[in-house]
Amino acid sequence: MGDKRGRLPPDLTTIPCELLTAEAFRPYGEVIEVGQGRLTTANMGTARRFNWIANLYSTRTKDFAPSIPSSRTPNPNLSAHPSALPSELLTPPARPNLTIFSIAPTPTLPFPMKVIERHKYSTQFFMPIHQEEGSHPQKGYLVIVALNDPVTDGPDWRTLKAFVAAMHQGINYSAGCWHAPMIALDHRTDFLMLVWEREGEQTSLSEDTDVVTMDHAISIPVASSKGHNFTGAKDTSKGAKL
Ligand SMILES: NC(=O)N[C@@H](O)C(=O)O
Repeated sequence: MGDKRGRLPPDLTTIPCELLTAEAFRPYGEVIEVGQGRLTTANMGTARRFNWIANLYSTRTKDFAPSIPSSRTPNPNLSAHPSALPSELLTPPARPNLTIFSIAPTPTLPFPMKVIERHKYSTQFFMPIHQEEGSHPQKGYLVIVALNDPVTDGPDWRTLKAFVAAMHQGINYSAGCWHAPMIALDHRTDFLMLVWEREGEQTSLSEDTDVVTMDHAISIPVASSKGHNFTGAKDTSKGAKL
């Protein structure tokens, strides 16, 4: 689809922002944090191991299979099965690209959201690994997501949601889930990022990125980090105890 303009409902000028929880994020993907997945022990009993937390997959691979066995298959609206893809998308197949994103803090709060993107054929995983000194650990980055509207094959603006993620939380966008480009809050923040991409003569890293530029900005109200709850939303998260 490439780049296109997104016509928003005229009255959609702001949305509430809430603290990220796995439950609230589930329609869009997974939250990676202690307490998610299936608990086992490891390291001779010295470690608690949380398994199968994120469904990692690309439909541009010959041996496509979601990483979480049986428990969750990708939403058919969000990712076409390889058998439905033109062969040129599978030759060469995409491969896992593990990268580091070092993101400068957004200069503007409330955040003026103007762009939303998706990776139709691959999940995209982000995990914060470092933030400059003095940051509030509960205020790491801003996550803004929307489901795909199968009728328009564009963002379903009725499902647009914004979250503040803490530094102990990672996220995994389902394939095709619309999301704002990653937004660091207050301080430069480094992330691990994993996505399936191709690199070569006939391909490019950004070939599986569709971008929608909105016809007006949506204001995302993230307050300063003076207090614990920066969003004015009730903190309903029951973070797992370490
Ligand atoms: N998701 C995000 O923040 N950006 C990436 O998709 C990218 O490669 O730009």
